[in-house]
Amino acid sequence: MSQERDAAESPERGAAATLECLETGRVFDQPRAEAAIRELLIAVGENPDRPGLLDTPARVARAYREVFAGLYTDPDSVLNTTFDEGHQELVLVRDIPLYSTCEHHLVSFHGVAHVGYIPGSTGRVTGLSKLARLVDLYAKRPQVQERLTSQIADAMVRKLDPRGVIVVVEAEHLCMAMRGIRKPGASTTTSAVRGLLQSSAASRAEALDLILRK
Ligand SMILES: Nc1nc2c(ncn2[C@@H]2O[C@H](COP(=O)(O)OP(=O)(O)OP(=O)(O)O)[C@@H](O)[C@H]2O)c(=O)[nH]1
Ligand SMILES: [Zn+2]
Repeated sequence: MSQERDAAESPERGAAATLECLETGRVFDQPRAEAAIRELLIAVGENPDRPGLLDTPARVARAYREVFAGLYTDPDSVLNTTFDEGHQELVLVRDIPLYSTCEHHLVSFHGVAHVGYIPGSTGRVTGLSKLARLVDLYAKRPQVQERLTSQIADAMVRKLDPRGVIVVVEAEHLCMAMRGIRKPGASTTTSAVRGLLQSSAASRAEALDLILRK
């Protein structure tokens, strides 16, 4: 396990490590995050010095470090375990649980991802857990569902050189449920298809049939 992934998944050990955002080069700053949460509590009219809230800034900062752990890990390091299986048909992992954070409101959207690919001509496949790790990594960033979906698909294209990729994400956005338009239960489906699964209607229909079969 790489040090950066180790740190992101384990808040205790992460305290000693430097977590650097791959996009901005900025490091996770626990004191700054704590100060911001304390300031937010004051801004909403709360008293951050009352006993129930005393530990909240540090706790929330640690929680954000965990929720945004995907900012600090290179997605291309995830799909590095591959096997020569000579498998040339669809590989599909369905119903991968997903918790992400809407970048507009910083509240959760959650649901499932279905991730499938047709291996390249060598039939080289990746470990199944690595597909779930890839979903997790991109989910643990400030996101919009469309970008999350296509980022997963594009990382698979980059690393696996597959003949086709399909990613479908089904999620409920709490920003549409607990506030605003208040439509709990409304579900958003996004898809990203690449290669043969885009160009061949028959291949895509077969994959979608397997994905949507309950
Ligand atoms: N396309 C897309 N929109 C999203 C996603 N997550 C949240 N949104 C939307 O982002 C939009 C932000 O709209 P704004 O008008 O700037 O924000 P707002 O005033 O809080 O909007 P309401 O949620 O309608 O109250 C809202 O329509 C959200 O539903 C996402 O993953 N994809
Ligand atoms: Zn939102």
